[in-house]
Amino acid sequence: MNVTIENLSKDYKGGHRALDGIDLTVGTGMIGLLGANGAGKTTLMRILAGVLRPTSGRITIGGHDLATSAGRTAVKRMLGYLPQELPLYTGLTGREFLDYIALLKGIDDKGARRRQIDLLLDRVGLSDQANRRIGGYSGGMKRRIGIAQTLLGDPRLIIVDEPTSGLDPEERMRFRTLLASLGGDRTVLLSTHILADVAQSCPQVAVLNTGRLVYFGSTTGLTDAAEDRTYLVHSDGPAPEGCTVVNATTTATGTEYRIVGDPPPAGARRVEPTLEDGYVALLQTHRETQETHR
Ligand SMILES: Nc1ncnc2c1ncn2[C@@H]1O[C@H](COP(=O)(O)OP(=O)(O)OP(=O)(O)O)[C@@H](O)[C@H]1O
Repeated sequence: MNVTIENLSKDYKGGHRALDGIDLTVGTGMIGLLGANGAGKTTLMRILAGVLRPTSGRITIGGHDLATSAGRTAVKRMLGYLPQELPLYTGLTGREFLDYIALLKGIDDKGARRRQIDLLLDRVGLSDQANRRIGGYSGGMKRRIGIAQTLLGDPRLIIVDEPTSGLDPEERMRFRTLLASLGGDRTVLLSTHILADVAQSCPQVAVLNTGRLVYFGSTTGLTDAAEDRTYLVHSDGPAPEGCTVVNATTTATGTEYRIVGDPPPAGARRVEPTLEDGYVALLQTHRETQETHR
């Protein structure tokens, strides 16, 4: 499923520009969407899901133009969207909730609904909880029933907005594995702040910075942006100047800083970069470029 975005911009009321001239084409597979708070990820996802209109630009999904009502209807049929805050009917059981959403999605045949719901409950590991009210589910179970409703109707394009925030590590891993198993011939767009989720399940990644697309390509390519620029340095005082601190660990004799920068400070030891290092290095470069253009 090809998603093509051309020169897309979004201005909210009051004139705030949340997206600024995005050009992006993605194909099948899992694509991570990264960016700081307020970078425009949710805005982009809501526009792709058809719940928000862009100010300008053109989007086609599987050849259907989102600017036309026929295009929006066609896209709705092939789309599964899990927003950041999915309204759940806590008084319904998991099964009743899925049945209700399946009806809304136009799956009219009762037997077909039941078969799909059984399969999905099994896939998200909630078969034995299906007849419990959602109000009694844990946070992780609520996310899983959320992804199950997203998958009703076997969508070709799946958009999930920060699905793992607030989940414990085991539940996060389970959710990530579930999402990764959806890839294949579908397009899965995953917005998250958790870089490890992207590193482990998304071969491609897009990065937004203040409404602009600053990277789209392989996830390993973004990691490599910090190659030969990532160091560990020990100090009993503040971090060395002129570099970006990715994290700091307290030791018995001071602090060990993980830094990205050039040239390395005295005594620094070069290490292999992670996606987090590449991401930090990329944003640092863009912020510096923005500063010099001010
Ligand atoms: N309804 C709105 N009205 C006005 N401004 C908005 C609205 N929704 C979002 N914005 C602004 O648009 C920008 C992009 O917001 P958006 O929620 O898309 O970012 P995000 O990358 O998803 O952030 P986060 O990671 O915090 O969820 C922000 O500056 C935000 O304050």
